[in-house]
Amino acid sequence: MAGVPVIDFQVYGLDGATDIVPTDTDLKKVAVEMYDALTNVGCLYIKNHGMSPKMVKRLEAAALQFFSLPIEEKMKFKGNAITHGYVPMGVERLGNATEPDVKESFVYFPENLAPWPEIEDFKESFIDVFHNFTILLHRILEVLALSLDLEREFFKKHHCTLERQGGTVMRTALYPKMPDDFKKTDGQLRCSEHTDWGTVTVIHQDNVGGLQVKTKSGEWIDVKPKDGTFVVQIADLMQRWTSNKFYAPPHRVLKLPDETNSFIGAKRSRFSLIYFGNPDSDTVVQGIDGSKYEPIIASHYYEELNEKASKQGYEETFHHTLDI
Ligand SMILES: O=C(O)CCC(=O)C(=O)O
Ligand SMILES: [Fe+2]
Repeated sequence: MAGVPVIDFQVYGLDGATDIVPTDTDLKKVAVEMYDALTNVGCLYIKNHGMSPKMVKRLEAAALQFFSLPIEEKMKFKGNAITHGYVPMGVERLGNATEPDVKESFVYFPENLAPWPEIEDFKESFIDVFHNFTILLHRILEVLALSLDLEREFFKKHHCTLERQGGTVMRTALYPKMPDDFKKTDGQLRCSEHTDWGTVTVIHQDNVGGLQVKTKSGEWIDVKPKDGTFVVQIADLMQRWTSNKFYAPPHRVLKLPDETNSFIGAKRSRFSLIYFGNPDSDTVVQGIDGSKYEPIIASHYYEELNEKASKQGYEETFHHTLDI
């Protein structure tokens, strides 16, 4: 059975803010370890990722304070997955799902002009954590390129504008402990099966669990919480860019670990933080082996997907899978 390996990024130093610049030779050792995971499960844990646990905790505390507000308060900040703001429970459907997910989220778009909840540290934490995820994404992209024997900057040089208005977003998600009288509909999941759109997704999950990825052979495996790690997943555009060398795994949260199939009985709510790395909008994504896919400009790719999503109503389902 394929497993999800732990990859150590200590070679960059232990602090996201340090200026350690590892040599290509140092990074190639990490790249070799990563290659197998990226081509087979498309998913790995990363330790010594450089983000301070304190910074993540600060965001988690502020986000949980927001999620615990009355629904009328939260709805004042309503957005959707393609705009900044709050996405209430029972709205978002992903992949081929026919029923909306039992989760709620707050989505952050850099430089957005929407109002922010007046919760201490809320806005500052989103900005800080997003910045540190961006540093980490740049490191991951360097290693990814070297693992394919490409020049180190191959992907990274197309991810320069992430902290300005662009496609890269970050989401805090809450999978709340549901009341005993909650009535789930058939086919409803905590987070429906889907692949992500961008290049690389980085996830912080708390210690509750529930995330699963689907291997190439169609087997669902648990991506259990591991202290001090983030989960890294390949997303659709990176699969396309690497001419299907890297695998963008379908993933989901079927239910929380202690829950019945009706989402009753969870010991705790689950919190996760998801950073969706996307290339700069003018990037021409051309498969590295030159074949298989037509070159596509990143902004067109996102426009197509967003249009599809909004045509069907953001709440509606849409599907996007690559042929592998
Ligand atoms: O909550 C998670 O762990 C993953 C959620 C996810 O896959 C997504 O929001 O795209
Ligand atoms: Fe996802």
